[in-house]
Amino acid sequence: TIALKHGAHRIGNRTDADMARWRSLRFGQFIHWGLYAIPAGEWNGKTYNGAAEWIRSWKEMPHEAYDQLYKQFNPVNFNPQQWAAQAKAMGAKYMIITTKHHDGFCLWPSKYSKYTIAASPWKKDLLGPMIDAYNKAGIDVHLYFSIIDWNHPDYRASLKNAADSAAGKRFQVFVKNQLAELLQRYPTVKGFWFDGTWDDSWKNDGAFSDELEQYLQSLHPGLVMGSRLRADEKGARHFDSNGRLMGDYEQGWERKLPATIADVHGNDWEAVMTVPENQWGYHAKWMGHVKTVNEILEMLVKSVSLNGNFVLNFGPKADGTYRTEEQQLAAGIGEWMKVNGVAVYDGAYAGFEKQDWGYYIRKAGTDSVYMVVFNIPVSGSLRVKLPARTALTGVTMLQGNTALTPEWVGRNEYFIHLQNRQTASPVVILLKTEKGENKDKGNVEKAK
Ligand SMILES: COc1ccc([C@H]2[C@H](O)[C@H](O)[C@H](C)N2C)cc1
Repeated sequence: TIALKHGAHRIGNRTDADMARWRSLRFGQFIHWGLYAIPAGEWNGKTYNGAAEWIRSWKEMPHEAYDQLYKQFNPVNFNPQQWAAQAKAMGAKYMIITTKHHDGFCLWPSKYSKYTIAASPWKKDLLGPMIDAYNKAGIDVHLYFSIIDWNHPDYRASLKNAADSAAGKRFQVFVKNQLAELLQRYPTVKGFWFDGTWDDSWKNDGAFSDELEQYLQSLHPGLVMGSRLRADEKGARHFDSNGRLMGDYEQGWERKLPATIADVHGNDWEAVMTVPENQWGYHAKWMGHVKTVNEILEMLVKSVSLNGNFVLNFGPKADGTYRTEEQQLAAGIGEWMKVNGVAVYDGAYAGFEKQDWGYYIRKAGTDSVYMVVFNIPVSGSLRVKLPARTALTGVTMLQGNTALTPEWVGRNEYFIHLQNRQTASPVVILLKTEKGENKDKGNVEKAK
């Protein structure tokens, strides 16, 4: 291995209570809200095909025009209690809010910037009421913070000369001040979700990102921060130059999921997902495929089955309301989570051989394993192959709390025969197992 001063400081996952809590929550809500919701992907009658929150970088959007939008930001229909109620009904256990996206506009009245909500017609802090409402609903809040800041005069993508380096230093002080300010104003937050850390100016100062992470931990012990914050002294990101994960969880799964457990290398990880193909901020015209409830449920269940968290993104409108598609999605997901969320929360990789019908999720630290069935075979028979020396002692269909009698095929293999092959949503079956050889305990029919 290469001697690194600013690489990973820990091998393996964090085992403290704050990280165990983050891991147990499994399902989060991302919220991208800011000035970009005003143009909503359109300008002068033209439609921007990129991600709505990137519209300032669109050639058809004059920077001066975008930079005046804050004078119109007035979310008169903002209702944080309603937002939190919607997230609670959906079954989300944590929420990540954009405090400041790449455009540099702050949703809180930061004393380190003039480009904040205080300068808008709304004037008032948006983060405080949101954090309070979500915490009251029993939902943890994490703060998204973009290092890239298109508005700040001292932001440099790269440091080409002494003047750039001086500006870069001033900018680092600004970042440190804003982050400390956020922790001081909102002491109940559980973590930071950093973004915009790919420019050379950041990548080439691994020492600063390392010191910053340690500084934030010292201000707020237990803070959970993913792998996007840091670079090591050789410019490696997410994984240091020895291939070791930096930060508390792998944060690279953006609009994509690992395929197998091998892809996660034993690390904690989190996937963040958009409802349309690629829109985080509010876009008036969603183009391309819009994911359905069952598609989202499959991504959530697959993530948990591979030891990860899954975060679904919402993009509120400029007035503070949600579009119909997102309201309906939240309600539909919540419908299923009400009955089946027990299979998601505290869920972990089961260690069973993957089958085509869907995913296994182990209730962490127990002998209870849930089957979440998405693909019922035409036979209606679900093959279950247990690990060696694991006996099956009980099978219960969650819906209706119905006991099922599996067919024992011999050794550690069973079939679970479903009577009803028609279902509009994923079917959840609870398997009770115990150590020991499988033998005919009379709880199964003999193979015909
Ligand atoms: C260059 O490709 C990018 C850069 C940044 C992103 C940002 C999105 O604006 C959103 O905030 C997402 C979480 N983040 C990775 C997405 C793709």
